Amino acid sequence: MTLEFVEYPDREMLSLSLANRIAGQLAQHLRTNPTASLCVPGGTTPGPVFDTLSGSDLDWSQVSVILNDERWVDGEHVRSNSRLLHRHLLTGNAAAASYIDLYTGDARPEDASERLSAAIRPLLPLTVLLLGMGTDMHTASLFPGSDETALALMPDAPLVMAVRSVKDEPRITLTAPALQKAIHTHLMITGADKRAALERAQAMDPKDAPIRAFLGDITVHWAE
Ligand SMILES: O=C1O[C@H](COP(=O)(O)O)[C@@H](O)[C@H](O)[C@H]1O
Repeated sequence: MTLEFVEYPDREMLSLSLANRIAGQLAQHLRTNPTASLCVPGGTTPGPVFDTLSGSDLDWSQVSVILNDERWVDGEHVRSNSRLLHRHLLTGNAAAASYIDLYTGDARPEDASERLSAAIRPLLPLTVLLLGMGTDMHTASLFPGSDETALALMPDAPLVMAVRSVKDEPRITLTAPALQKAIHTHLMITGADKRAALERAQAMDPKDAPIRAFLGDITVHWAE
């Protein structure tokens, strides 16, 4: 188990380098496999990585893209992670990728989780997993201290679970069994607060610091 920490001089360098690394790993995988899968975070941080990645010259028609997690809102809603993806990743060359939308339009995320688990199973192990993290050490929609997170981190958890223990809208998230066995795992964080949070997380229980569950073989990309 190796945690590689890469520090960049600025966020632009981080975004360019990480996008190139992800594109290289997908392309290398496609040399010996017919398909590849890419699982990415939403939130405020990864947009610039997506902008570069979307222009990468690889056979996107063989790549399935999926989010780590989604807020249970329509795809045009300002809080939708899909909205970010459609604007920054699933455009240019990457528009040819297959996109598995975690927001199904069902009234409740619970109504969709079994169907989504079945749709995700053929994509495993994920070829490339990019994670984000909040300053509270949550990743995907696995939030510290909740019973839902404890369940989602169990080895026999369903691949996808509804999340209710958040103050805004309900969510849906991939769980540990879906996220933990990726071939390549990256974490992108920016700012001193998140770096300090990641350092704290390394000595904590994953239930209280969910990112800790994914700090096995991982490359952490950080810039101020
Ligand atoms: O709510 C979410 O937060 C995390 C971190 O987001 P950021 O805005 O601090 O970059 C993100 O990884 C996750 O996908 C998202 O739904």
